[in-house]
Amino acid sequence: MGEVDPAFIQDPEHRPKLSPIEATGIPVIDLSPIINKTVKDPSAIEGLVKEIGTACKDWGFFQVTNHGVPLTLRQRLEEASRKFFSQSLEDKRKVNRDETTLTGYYDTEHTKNVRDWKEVFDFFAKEPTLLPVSSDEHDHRIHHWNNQSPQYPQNFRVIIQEYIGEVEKLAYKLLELIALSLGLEANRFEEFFIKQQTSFVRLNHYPPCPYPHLALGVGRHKDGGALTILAQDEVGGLEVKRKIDQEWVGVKPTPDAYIINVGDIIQVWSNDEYESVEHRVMVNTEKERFSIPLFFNPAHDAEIKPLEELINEHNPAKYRPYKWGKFLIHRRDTNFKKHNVENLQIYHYKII
Ligand SMILES: O=C(O)CCC(=O)C(=O)O
Ligand SMILES: [Fe+2]
Repeated sequence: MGEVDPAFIQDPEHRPKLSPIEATGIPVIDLSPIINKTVKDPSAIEGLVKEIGTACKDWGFFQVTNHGVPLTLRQRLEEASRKFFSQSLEDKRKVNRDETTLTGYYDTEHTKNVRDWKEVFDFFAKEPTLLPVSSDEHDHRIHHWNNQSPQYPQNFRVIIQEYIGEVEKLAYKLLELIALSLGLEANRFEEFFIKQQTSFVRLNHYPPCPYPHLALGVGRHKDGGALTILAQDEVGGLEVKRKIDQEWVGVKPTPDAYIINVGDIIQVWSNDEYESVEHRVMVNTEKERFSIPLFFNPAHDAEIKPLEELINEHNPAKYRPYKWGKFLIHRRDTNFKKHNVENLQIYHYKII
C-alpha cells in the first residue's frame, strides 16, 4: 500500500497510543441469577441490580457472562460474517447500502468526519422497520424498510434472525435490571420497544491496517441508541474512555461474554444518572478483527426525555424531548460523507 488516504487520518490529539492501558476494572457481571430461572431468592437479584447500577454509573460499560445466548448461535453468525466479508468487493456491493436501502454493506462510514478503517453489514432486527423518510420535523412520511440478504453464505438470513431473537431476550433482561437499579418498575422501558423497534445488528470487519498510529477502526463516539450488546472476537482493540481520569483503556476480550454499554437514550431517560461513554476501536497491523454489536433501539416515534419518576424540583429535566426516529435519520444522513459540522448529538437538546 502506498500513501495513506488522508480521509483516514485522525487529528493528532485523537490518534491512538500504541501501547494502550488494559482495563482490568471493567466489571464482569454474572447473569446466572436471572437467566432461564424464576428468581426464588430476591437477595440474589438485589446484589445483581446493585452491580449493574454501579457499573452503569462508574463505567457506562460492563461485560456479562452466563447471559443465556447460546454460544453456537454466536459462532454460526461469526462464521457467516467471515464468509460474507471474504468475498470480492464486487460481490459484497451487490447488497450495498445507499440512500434507497438504508441497511446492507458499506465501507465508507465516517465518525466525526474521519473515515473508519472498517467495512460493515447492517441488518434490522424487525421487518419491516418503520422510520421517518427525512429528519425534517414537518415531513410526516414513514418508510417501511426490509433487509437485504446476501446470496452467500447460505442461510444468512436464518442465522442472523435466530441470533437476533436470543440477543433481544438478553436486551430486555438488561433493561429490566437497569430499570430496577434506577428505582423504576422492572418493565418501565418495555413500552418503548415492544410494539416496534429500530434495533439493528452490525457485522463489523476491521482489516489489518499499516497505519495504526494514524487511523482508527472506529473513531471516538458515543452510541446514540438505548443499549449496545457487543460480541467482540479474541483480537481486542475496543477502548473506552475511563470516567475517573478520562484515559483510554482497552476492554479485554473475554470468551463468550457480551460487552454492554449504555447509549445516549439511557443517559437522557436517567437525566444523566447513567452516562453514555465515549469509545473507539484501534486497528491492528497484522490481524483482522470482527465484532458484532446489536444496537437496541426504541420505536421511531418514541419521544425521548428524562423520565418523570426521576425528575423533581431539585433535579429538573436536563433535556428537551426529541423524537428518536428523526434523530436517527439526521445522524445517518451525516455519516456517509465528510462534513464540516459535527453531527447531531444529545447535548444539542440539553437545557441545563
Ligand atoms: O467493534 C467494536 O468493538 C465496537 C464498535 C462500535 O463501537 C460501534 O460499532 O458502535
Ligand atoms: Fe459504538
